[in-house]
Amino acid sequence: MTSSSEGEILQASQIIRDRWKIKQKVGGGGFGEIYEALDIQNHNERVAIKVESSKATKQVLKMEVAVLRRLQGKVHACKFYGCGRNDKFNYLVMSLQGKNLADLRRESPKQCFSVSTAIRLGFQILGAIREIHSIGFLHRDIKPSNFAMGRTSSNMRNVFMLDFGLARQYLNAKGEIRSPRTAAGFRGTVRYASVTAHKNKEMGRQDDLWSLFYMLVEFLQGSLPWRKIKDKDEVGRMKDEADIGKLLEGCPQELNEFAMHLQTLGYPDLPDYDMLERLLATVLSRMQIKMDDPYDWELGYENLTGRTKGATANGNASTRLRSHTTAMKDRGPAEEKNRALDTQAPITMGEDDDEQTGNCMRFAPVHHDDKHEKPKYKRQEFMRPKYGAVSFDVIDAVNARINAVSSKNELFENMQIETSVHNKDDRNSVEANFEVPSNVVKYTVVGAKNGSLSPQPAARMKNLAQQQSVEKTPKSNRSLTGSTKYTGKQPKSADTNALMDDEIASGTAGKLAPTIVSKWHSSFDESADDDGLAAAGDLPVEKQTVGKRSPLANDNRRGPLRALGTSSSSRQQQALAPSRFPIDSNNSSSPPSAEPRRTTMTTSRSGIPSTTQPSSNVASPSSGVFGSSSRPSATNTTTSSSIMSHFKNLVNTFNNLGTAAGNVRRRSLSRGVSLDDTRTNFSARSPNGNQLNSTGVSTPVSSATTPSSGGGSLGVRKISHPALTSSKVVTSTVANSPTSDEERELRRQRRLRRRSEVTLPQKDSNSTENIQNAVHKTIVINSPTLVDSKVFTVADDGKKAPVGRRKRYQFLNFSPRAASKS
Ligand SMILES: Nc1ncnc2c1ncn2[C@@H]1O[C@H](COP(=O)(O)OP(=O)(O)OP(=O)(O)O)[C@@H](O)[C@H]1O
Repeated sequence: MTSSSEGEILQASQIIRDRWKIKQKVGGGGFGEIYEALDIQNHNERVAIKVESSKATKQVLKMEVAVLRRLQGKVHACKFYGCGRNDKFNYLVMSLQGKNLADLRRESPKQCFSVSTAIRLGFQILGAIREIHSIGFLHRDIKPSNFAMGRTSSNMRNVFMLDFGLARQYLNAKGEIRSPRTAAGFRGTVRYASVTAHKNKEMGRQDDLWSLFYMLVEFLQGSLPWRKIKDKDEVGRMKDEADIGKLLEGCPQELNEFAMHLQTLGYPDLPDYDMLERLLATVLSRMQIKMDDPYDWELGYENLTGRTKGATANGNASTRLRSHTTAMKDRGPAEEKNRALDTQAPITMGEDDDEQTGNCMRFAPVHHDDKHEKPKYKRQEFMRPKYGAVSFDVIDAVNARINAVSSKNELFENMQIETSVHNKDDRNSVEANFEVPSNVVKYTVVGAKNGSLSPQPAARMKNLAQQQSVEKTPKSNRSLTGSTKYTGKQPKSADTNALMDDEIASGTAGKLAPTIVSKWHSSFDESADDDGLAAAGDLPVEKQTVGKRSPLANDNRRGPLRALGTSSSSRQQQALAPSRFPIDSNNSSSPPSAEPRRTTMTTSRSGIPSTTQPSSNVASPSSGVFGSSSRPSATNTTTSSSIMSHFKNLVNTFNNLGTAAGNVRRRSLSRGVSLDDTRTNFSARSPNGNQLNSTGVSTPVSSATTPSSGGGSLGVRKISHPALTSSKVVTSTVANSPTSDEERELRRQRRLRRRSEVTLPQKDSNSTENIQNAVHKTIVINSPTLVDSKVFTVADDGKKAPVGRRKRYQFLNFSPRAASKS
């Protein structure tokens, strides 16, 4: 254990998100630092916090979050408590475990475990590997220091798998094995990496098991023959040419079969986990080892000090001793000498991974002097997190959901959403308009340069906030990332981090997009599904059970509106703010020549009844905009965030409602929602309220028709009852609480100035004749280089014409390749 010191990301006593108080550093690897902390909101429960600097060019904690969340409920997974990020670091909070197996082995007088301990550990590790494989991921860095024993009396004999930074999905969204790449680059830790990894080939499930095999040999023998070899290729050669029989001298013979089975497996092959388990179980039964026998460390390793007297793996002490000699002929006397190599960081070479999953580059020290020094880790160009692609078809998906649900559910009987997407004549903008008829309250938010705000909206929002009922909902994993931008001049240089982020995220670095007003990422912890892991979200994985303190169920959840800073303490909002708007706090300049942007926001007086609320991501009045914010302030409105959260909320709502109705299949946002959705009935409608046919000819709006898949962009469903009895899908206006933290407040203000101006809420005067109190939402997204298809072009004379085919608007779709090019 090391204590915090300068240069470390966190310091003792530091409190994260008003909740986790740092105690001390307990680990650090190639990527992050691991701290023990106290959950001061939960009886000072001890937790582990893994942090990674936000300055790391490749950030992999997001992958860890994604995998850990999917592993929730599994026997060998830490509990996930939360995560987030700010301008300094990303963090993952999980249950605190005990010592890792590398440390436990080194504490052993002979740096090895008894057969009893080694095989039982192997049994558990095999189970852990099986678990991660079952959710469609490979670990790719199986090694002793990535497994820890539990810490509490109830789990101290359980092995926990750690560190998913190098994980990779091996299944696609259909649950099929992904095609192997011809060259994959090295992943893992040299000592335990499989020969496949050494050969830079695509790793499969068997490769994790090979690493387990090497671990077992090390556990039993005390070391591996290549433990001192620095050269990765040399180690690979040694492994390739290793005589397994010789390697396993003195070890249980069943391990030969274990290796033989692995040798039969190729990339796509399913390992016979049962058989491997049986082999290990056979060792235990043959040696009359019980699962609840004490582990070596529980005996103070006393069983090992006199191990020559005891039974050996195959019942022959002399063989056992010989095997040590054979396998460890270059083993030095000082056990600590192994330390550095044992925990060496995973390395990678020939990095060309274009996948988002765990393509971290970790470099092992090249020059070890085999002393006690810690390995030096060289951080390379770590990949930035991949933001999910956002489809503009989401807009239509919302309508689809409404239609689908409304046919089954009276809740939406009276609701209408009107959608339009078109490019402005400058082709720099895309507008999305929503109209929601109801008794909802409409807000009009108009972006402006100066960011001045009328006090009226704030007051109005406050009133509304007081009207909202408090509702708690389970959280959805869905997330949507989006950005809105000012039209106008392009920013110069690295004007803001936000800009940089968006450029990278959208894979358009080098081709400067218009100034970005803001970028909102739904939240670090919520975005796993969008983190290039969309396929995983649809994997036929085992049902995941989330612990009682899962963010799905507790206050840690970060729905978009929370991310907008409205649902919890202002501190929490602050912690998130830099994440959502990763703009250098020193940079307060507004985007140059930013032109006004119009956004009409909406909110609702009434919330969807709690029984029908599927997601905390839904913009509920309580958890959302007005909920806990006792002093909502329009000055804190982050328009673009609201817009995007609105999208997300809409879709989440309908996804979930649809699911609840047993009628609507959930679909991944990140994959976009197709206009082909047969559940959807759309009518195309011109801005004047007339319906558009497929050729764009305007006719009076009448009833639902088929969706427009080409240039059409207006979706209107005729409603019979204008009054919307319940709607929370339109509550996405943001009202952050003022905070006592002046600096953060100032930062927010600066951000705000760069974004939008909120004008006073006003009644919608543009309601259609069928719709009273309709709410008109307009979203302007400038993305000429990002939007590769247009729904409408608008000619100089103002006439709109449908053009092209509708495609995904990947305005935040991150391409690692593009990023690396950048
Ligand atoms: N939840 C936890 N509870 C207790 N200790 C932990 C926890 N997570 C990690 N650690 C400790 O921190 C060490 C490093 O953790 P981890 O492997 O996740 O970091 P890393 O930066 O990825 O390291 P490496 O690059 O060496 O794999 C672990 O070996 C373990 O000792």
